[in-house]
Amino acid sequence: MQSQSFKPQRVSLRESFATLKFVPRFFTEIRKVNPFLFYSNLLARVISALLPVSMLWVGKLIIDEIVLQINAETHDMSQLWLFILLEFSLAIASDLLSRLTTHTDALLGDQYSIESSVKIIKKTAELSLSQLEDSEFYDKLERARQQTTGRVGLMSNILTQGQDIIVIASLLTGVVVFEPWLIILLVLSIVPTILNEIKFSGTSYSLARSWTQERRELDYLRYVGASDVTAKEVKLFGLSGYLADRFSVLSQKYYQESKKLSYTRAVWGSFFNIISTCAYYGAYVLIVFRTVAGVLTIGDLTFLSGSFNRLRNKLQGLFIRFTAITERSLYLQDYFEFLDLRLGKRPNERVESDAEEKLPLPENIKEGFEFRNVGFKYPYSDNWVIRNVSFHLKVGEKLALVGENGAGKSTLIKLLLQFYAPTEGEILLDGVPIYKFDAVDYHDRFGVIFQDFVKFDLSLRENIAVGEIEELDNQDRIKNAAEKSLAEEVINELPNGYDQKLGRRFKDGKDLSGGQWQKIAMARAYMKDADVLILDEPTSALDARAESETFNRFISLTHGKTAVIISHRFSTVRIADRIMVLKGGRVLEIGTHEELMANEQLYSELFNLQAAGYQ
Ligand SMILES: Nc1ncnc2c1ncn2[C@@H]1O[C@H](COP(=O)(O)OP(=O)(O)OP(=O)(O)O)[C@@H](O)[C@H]1O
Repeated sequence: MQSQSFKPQRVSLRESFATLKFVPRFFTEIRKVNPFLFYSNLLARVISALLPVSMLWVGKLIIDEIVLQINAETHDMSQLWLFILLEFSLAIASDLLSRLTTHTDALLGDQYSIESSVKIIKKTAELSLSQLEDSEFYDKLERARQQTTGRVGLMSNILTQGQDIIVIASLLTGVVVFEPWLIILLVLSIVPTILNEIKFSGTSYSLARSWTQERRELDYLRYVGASDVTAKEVKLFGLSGYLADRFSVLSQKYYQESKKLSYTRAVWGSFFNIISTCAYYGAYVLIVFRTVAGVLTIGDLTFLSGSFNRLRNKLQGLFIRFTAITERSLYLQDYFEFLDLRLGKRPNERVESDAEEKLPLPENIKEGFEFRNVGFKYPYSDNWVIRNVSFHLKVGEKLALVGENGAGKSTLIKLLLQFYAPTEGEILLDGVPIYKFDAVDYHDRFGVIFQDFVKFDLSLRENIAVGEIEELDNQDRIKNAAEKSLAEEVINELPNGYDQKLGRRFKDGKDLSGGQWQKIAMARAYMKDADVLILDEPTSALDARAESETFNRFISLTHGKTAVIISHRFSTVRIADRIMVLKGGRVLEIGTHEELMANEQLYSELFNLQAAGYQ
């Protein structure tokens, strides 16, 4: 379990300011989302900002007028009614504007979260597999993804900050006109808040940030401990106690850190607030004395004490919000840094220049693929998973890959698909290194079924159409693919046919057996008119008869197409044109079934072993 200390590191004030550098870009994005809403929001806020001082001023006029009327011999109420009507109108305007701001904030926030979530999904697709497998990158993605609400909050925080600065400027003007010395007390009353904020600025964010790894583990434990996918094994192995303990030990550590921080913050906060309140009442007493002495009117007294109180609150709010803004801007930094990630070079990874001009793919592949002395180490690993691999995959050839678990078969496929670049050697397509082709165009030529293909909790139709999603509405094509892969049999048994929701995540979803899922996955390969088909153990869950039927069909239906098939079943493998046997990442043998049998090495040994098992 975790042994490191979880002490948060402090984020300095300079660092806090530095995070604000992303704010202009943030607002440019928000404005672009909906310029009309954005400018309406700004206008509403500017007008709202001028209302507090106006209302206090009209309040002062009302009181002075009342005092005047009390002392007058004949009462003329017309002026008073006018002031009251004005105050009433200002109050209504203030309410309407504040509702308009909240409303436009919410709309802008929603639109912006949609936009930023879409950006994150698109960006994730652009990144290399090695980046996604790297925990540091993954954390960035996690933070960028999780903080959508934080970014929306940040938007209103910054806008409110701007609004409050206008309110403060207008109130200050009023106070300075009457009693400039009040400013000294005002400063005294807010200094404690500033000190408090400086003391704690950034700490809570850095606690959350330094805990990213642990929070990920907590999320994972919560998922493993309470999910339908894991329920069987958790029950059977009696894991729930272990998982719950592990969860609570880790979360208790976080809770303790957080509690300590929150306690210290509360104690210091109360202390500073007492000082601040003393300064406020000092000012109040002074205003009262000046009024009793006849220097100020009663209206002035209400205006000044009201202004002073608001100023203090607004100024305190300004500093507290500043901390919140800088904290949340750090999240913004995570988001923009994620969006700005480039296809990066990781240790051991030879990333061929992505800036280089890409070549168009040949219309028809002529010679096929060639692995030339290819070697590969996974990023952050010193082990050669593939070494000295050289072979030619000819056009129209069906090549089977055979080898024990961990021999490097799937890795070879990942290299062929440009998911990783070889650490040494090169892979050529018709004599051109494959990295010279644009990855998207290149992938377009492949139809691939991975060993761990995704079982989408979507409709059956979509589950097949993902092989060529542009053809989602092409029922003939989907049906044709399902017939070829024998998935049609599965579909006929489902109550809703092609519209059947699969998986158990959603209402009315139906789960399929492993073999049924594999038939659906195979249909994806038939959806696309790909040049090269790759099947990584696509039939491991099928029964022997279904497997043999699937493969015979595959061979005849894809006549003339290049294919690589990984399988542990030799009855399947022998149908291939050639078989390549991998051992410890190296090519041990390559040839036809007959050649390899005559070779009397690993292939013939394993073949005979399996054949004996079936007897
Ligand atoms: N993403 C990864 N990062 C680091 N090492 C990896 C990664 N994926 C696979 N490996 C390692 O590479 C080696 C080859 O794995 P690979 O998946 O290519 O084997 P395989 O022949 O397809 O095995 P199987 O028959 O079990 O599917 C294994 O030792 C594995 O631990």
